[in-house]
Amino acid sequence: MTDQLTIALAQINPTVGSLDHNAALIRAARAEAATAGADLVVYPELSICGYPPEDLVLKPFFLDKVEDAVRALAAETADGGPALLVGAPWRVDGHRYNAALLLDGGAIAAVRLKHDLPNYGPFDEKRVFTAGPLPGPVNFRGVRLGVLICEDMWKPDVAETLAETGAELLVVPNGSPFEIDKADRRLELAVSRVVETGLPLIYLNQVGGQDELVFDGASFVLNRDRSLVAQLPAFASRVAITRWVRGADGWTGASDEKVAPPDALGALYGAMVLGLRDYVGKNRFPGVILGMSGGIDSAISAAVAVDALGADRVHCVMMPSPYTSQDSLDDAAECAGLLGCRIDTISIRPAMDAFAEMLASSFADTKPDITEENLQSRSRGLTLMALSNKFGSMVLSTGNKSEMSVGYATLYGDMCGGYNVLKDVYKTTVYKLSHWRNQNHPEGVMGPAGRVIPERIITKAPTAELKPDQKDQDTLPEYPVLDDILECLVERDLSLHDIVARGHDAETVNRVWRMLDRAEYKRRQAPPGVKITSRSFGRDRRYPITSGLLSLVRGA
Ligand SMILES: Nc1ncnc2c1ncn2[C@@H]1O[C@H](COP(=O)(O)OP(=O)(O)OC[C@H]2O[C@@H]([n+]3cccc(C(=O)O)c3)[C@H](O)[C@@H]2O)[C@@H](O)[C@H]1O
Ligand SMILES: Nc1ncnc2c1ncn2[C@@H]1O[C@H](COP(=O)(O)OP(=O)(O)OP(=O)(O)O)[C@@H](O)[C@H]1O
Ligand SMILES: NC(=O)CC[C@H](N)C(=O)O
Repeated sequence: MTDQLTIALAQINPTVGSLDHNAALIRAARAEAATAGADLVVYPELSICGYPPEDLVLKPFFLDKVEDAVRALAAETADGGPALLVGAPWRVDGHRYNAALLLDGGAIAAVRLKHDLPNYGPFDEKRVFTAGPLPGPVNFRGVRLGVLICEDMWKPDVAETLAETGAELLVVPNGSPFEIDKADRRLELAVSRVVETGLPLIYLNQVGGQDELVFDGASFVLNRDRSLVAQLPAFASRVAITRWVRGADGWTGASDEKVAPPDALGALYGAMVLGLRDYVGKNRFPGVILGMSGGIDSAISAAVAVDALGADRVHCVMMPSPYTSQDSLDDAAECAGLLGCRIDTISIRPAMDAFAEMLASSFADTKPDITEENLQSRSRGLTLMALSNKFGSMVLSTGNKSEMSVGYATLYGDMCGGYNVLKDVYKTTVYKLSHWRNQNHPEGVMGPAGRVIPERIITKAPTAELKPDQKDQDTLPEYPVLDDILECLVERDLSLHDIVARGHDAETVNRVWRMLDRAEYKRRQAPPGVKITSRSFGRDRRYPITSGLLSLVRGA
C-alpha cells in the first residue's frame, strides 16, 4: 500500500465528437504528467468525446469508436506510466451511461457510472443516459478513490455513500459550464462535501467553448481542512501536479499551482473570448466579419473578436446610409484603428434606392414606416452574408440581451450571423465591459493593450440611425430600467407585483413583459451565443412561440 501519490489534473479543451483529437490531448497531458512522476492523471467528464455530446451518443457507431479509443488508451498504460481516469459514454448490459473509467496496467481497471444526471438549464442528460447506482470507491493501487461525476457532487448523497464505503480521497471530473458566480457556487458545494465527509477533494473541470456553452476550467483542490491546495487558471488549458501524503488522519495534498481567479467582469469577458475563439476555431472559419456602426455593441463585439482571434482575422465593414452621422463614421474608423483590424466602407444607399424602385408599385399609396428602416438593416445583413459567402469568414451578429429580449432587432437584418458574443449580455453590462476592457488587458488575449473603444462610443446616446435623430430610448425605457425589469422577468421569474415593488412603473413593466413574450419568434431564429447568465435564451429558457400567456400578463 502506498503512502504517497502524485496526481496530475489535466484541464484540457476537448472538441465534442473529435475522438482522435481528444485522445491526442489525453496522451499529451499524460506524457507531461509522466515527466513529473505522476501516478494518476485525472481528466474532465466525458473527456474522450467532449462534453456535452448530446445525441451523438445515440449512435451505436459513435459508441463503438469511443470504445476503441478507450481500449487503445488503456492498452498504452501497460508501459508502467501514469494511470488515467478518463470520462466516456459507456455501455453496460445494453444501457448507456456517463462513466469515468480508470485505465491502469494495460486494462480498464474500473468503471464508475454517473448517478445524478442533470436535466435542467442547458443539461439534458436523462434524454441520452441511464443513471448509475450509488457508487462505492475505486481501488487505485491500494488507495480507495471516491469518484463523483460532476452533478454527483451537487447533492450530499453520493459523497456520503463513498465516504461510508471507505473512500479516502474524492475525485470529481466535471463538464461544468461557465455562468456568472458559478465558481463561488462550485467552491461552496465542494467545501460542503469536504466538511460532510472529512475527505480532501479534487475538482477537475473541462475548458473550452462548445456552441453556447463555455467551460471555464478553474479546477481546484481542497484539503480536508478546507484549505486550497491548488487553483488552476480560468479559460486556459493546464496540466497541474498535486502531491499527496498519507498521514494518520488521511491524505494531505500540496501543489505550487495557485492562479488568482479573474474578477467578475474579467470572467465574463474571458467567457466571451474563449466562446468565440473555440466556435470559430472548432468550426474552422478563417475569421469573422461584422458590421461596425460606430455604436457600442459592434465596438465591443469587434474587441472580443480581435482578442479571441487576432486583428488579422477580424474584418469590419462600415455600411453608411444617408442617416449615418459623421460621428459614427469617425468612431467606427477610430475603433477599428485602435484594434488594428481592417475596416472597409460599403454604402447601402444603392441597395436602398434599388429596393425603393423595385417596391415602388407594390408600395404605392403607402407611407414610409418601419418597413423602409428594416430594408436598411437587411441591406447590411445581405452585404455581410455576401462577403461571408465569398471569403469564408463567419458573420458575427451584435445584438445584446436587452435587444434580444424585447425584439429590438431585425429578422434577416442585423440578426444575420453565425454567432453572437453579446446574446446573453444586457446593454448595461455592455457599457461596464467596454470600460473594463479599456482599462484591462487580460492574459492570453490577442488584441492590443490600452484603450480599444473610443470614449465617445461609450458616452453617446445609443441610436440605430435608421431615420433622422432616432434614439433607442424613443422606443425603449432607459437601459438601466429596462435591464432591471428584464432580469426580474427572465432570470428571476418575479411577478408584476414584486417588480413594481422595486420601484418600477406598472405600465412600463407590462409593456416590457409584452415585448419579451412577443419576441420569442425572433429569438428562435437568432444565432447561438455565449451563455453568461443563469438563464440564457435557448435551452435555458424554453417558451412557446404560440402562447396565450400575454392575455394573462396584465396584473400577473
Ligand atoms: N409570431 C410570429 N411568428 C413568426 N413570424 C412573425 C411573428 N410575428 C411577426 N412575425 C414576422 O416578423 C416580422 C417583424 O419582424 P421584423 O421584420 O424583424 O421587424 P420589426 O420587429 O417590426 O422591426 C425591427 C425592430 O428592430 C429595431 N431595431 C433596433 C436596433 C437596430 C435595428 C437594426 O435593424 O439595425 C433594429 C427596430 O427599431 C424595430 O423596432 C413581421 O413582418 C412578420 O413577418
Ligand atoms: N452604419 C452601419 N455600418 C455597419 N454596420 C451597421 C451600421 N448600422 C448598423 N450596423 C450593424 O447592425 C447592428 C445593429 O445596429 P444599430 O446601430 O442599429 O443598433 P445597436 O444595437 O445600437 O448597435 P451598435 O451599438 O453597434 O450601433 C450594429 O451592431 C452593426 O453590426
Ligand atoms: N455535467 C454536469 O453534470 C453539470 C451539472 C452541474 N450542476 C454543473 O453545472 O456544474
